Amino acid sequence: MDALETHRLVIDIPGRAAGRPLDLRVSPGERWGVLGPNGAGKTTLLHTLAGLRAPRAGEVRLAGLPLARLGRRAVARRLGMVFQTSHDDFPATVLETALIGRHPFLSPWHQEGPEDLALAEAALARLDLTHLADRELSTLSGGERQRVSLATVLTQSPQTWLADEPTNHLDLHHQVAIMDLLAEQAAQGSGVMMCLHDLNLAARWCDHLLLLYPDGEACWGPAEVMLVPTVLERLYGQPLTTAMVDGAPVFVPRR
Ligand SMILES: Nc1ncnc2c1ncn2[C@@H]1O[C@H](COP(=O)(O)OP(=O)(O)OP(=O)(O)O)[C@@H](O)[C@H]1O
Repeated sequence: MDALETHRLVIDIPGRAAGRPLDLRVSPGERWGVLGPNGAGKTTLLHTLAGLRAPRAGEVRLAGLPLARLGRRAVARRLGMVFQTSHDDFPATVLETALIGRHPFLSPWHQEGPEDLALAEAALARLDLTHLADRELSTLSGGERQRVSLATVLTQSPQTWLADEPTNHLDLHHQVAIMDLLAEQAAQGSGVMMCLHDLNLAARWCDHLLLLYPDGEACWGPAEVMLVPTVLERLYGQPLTTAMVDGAPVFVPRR
């Protein structure tokens, strides 16, 4: 099983001090939440972890090897990324888009086969998208597009999931369904790291948290240690009221 590790990693945000280098290990089965205010560097971190952006310092390792040593194709077979904004400028249907998740596993010039199709169809069913399989992406609502992005990574079925605000655009029912899906992937042995703006989703579904501050400072650890109201208030510069509901803390912004 793959672990995603960073060694003295500094993400490259122009004009920002290095802050605290990140020494993280996202192990199989773990659900990490990345929290921080707008501009703190959450997306930059995820792109750096996926090898899409060079770090300023340090290194990212997957299954014990630096990303550069593994190569793009091997990384794509092991690591899936749910982007914050969908990159769907070319015309494609929902099913065709989900099938992109199989591309890292196909040899050059080979088309998808029945097994690939079955995986994509199962992912669409899991994301409540079967009825939209033949629809053009450009005709979908924001929440439907978000679910297509998740279905594409589910079709890819990576051992490491990076998800940038996976509940963006989703109604309450689908927010819970997506968090359950990510928890299920973790239970099956994937390592999951997701950026979230909703503290309450993080408190309920994440077992580890990384808090990123706009000056590059960071702290991380088990969720129960990190979910301290005064720490979260400092992170967001926002007073909070805290209550316990069903055994998990609930944070409400105070006016
Ligand atoms: N290519 C770039 N050149 C200059 N600044 C950049 C570049 N890319 C990102 N930044 C800046 O880096 C900072 C971190 O951006 P990032 O998107 O990682 O933040 P975030 O924590 O994901 O924010 P949000 O919660 O708003 O999605 C921002 O201030 C952003 O403007």
